[in-house]
Amino acid sequence: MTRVQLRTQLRQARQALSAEEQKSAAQRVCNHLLNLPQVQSASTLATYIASPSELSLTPFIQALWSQGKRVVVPVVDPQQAGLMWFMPYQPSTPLQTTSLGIHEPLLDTDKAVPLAAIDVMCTPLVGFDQHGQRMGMGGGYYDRLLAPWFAGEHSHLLPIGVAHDCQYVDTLPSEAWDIPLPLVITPSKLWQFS
Ligand SMILES: Nc1nc2c(c(=O)[nH]1)N(C=O)[C@@H](CNc1ccc(C(=O)N[C@@H](CCC(=O)O)C(=O)O)cc1)CN2
Ligand SMILES: Nc1ncnc2c1ncn2[C@@H]1O[C@H](COP(=O)(O)OP(=O)(O)OP(=O)(O)O)[C@@H](O)[C@H]1O
Repeated sequence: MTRVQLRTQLRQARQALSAEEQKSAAQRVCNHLLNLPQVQSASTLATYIASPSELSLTPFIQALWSQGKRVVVPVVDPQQAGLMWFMPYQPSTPLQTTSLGIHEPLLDTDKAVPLAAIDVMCTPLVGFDQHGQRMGMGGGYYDRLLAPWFAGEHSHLLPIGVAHDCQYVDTLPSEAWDIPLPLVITPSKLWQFS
């Protein structure tokens, strides 16, 4: 199966989940995340605003807000292809909807939060495998962003893949630029990769 076919198949598996399954998955992943020592000690956490079939981080984000932590979410740069920023996200933050149906805050690069200030980064994904390799929506945004981290910079940063159980496959076709994740959390399991 090609990368494109696999992406389509995994997205369909995710779309087949019922609203109830989505809700319980979001709650279980939220509980796993809140129990992680690295999350408990984090001050700034990058999350994402889920599209309808993605695993929702809403319960997690609300818990972080109530704990007074700083939450930031990705905003794609409309001018520079492949570049993504992280903007502060609060209950009052106005959102816009991109052409792909993703909700994001307005981009204001002066107020963007640098990678160096982010302690935990929850990444959306379409698929992940036994080695922690991830497949995203195909933009390469997280691969580009995490390349310096993989090379040893920002070693305080913990990237965490967040997914439904049905997004696991034994082996993903990997490309030279793919950055493997150290940890993936699904409703039923914490997957640790060394
Ligand atoms: N909820 C959520 N927010 C997110 C992501 C995500 O996966 N989920 N992203 C995760 O990265 C970033 C946005 N990802 C994007 C990925 C692809 C394209 C895009 O333009 N895709 C083209 C085709 C690309 C290709 O196939 O080569 C398109 O669909 O027309 C845009 C944004 C940031 N925010
Ligand atoms: N570090 C990088 N530098 C330059 N280009 C990159 C880098 N990483 C990925 N790309 C480009 O991004 C494109 C998409 O990559 P890929 O299909 O692996 O994205 P993805 O992991 O599914 O998406 P995302 O990371 O946004 O969730 C590829 O065509 C690749 O050339």
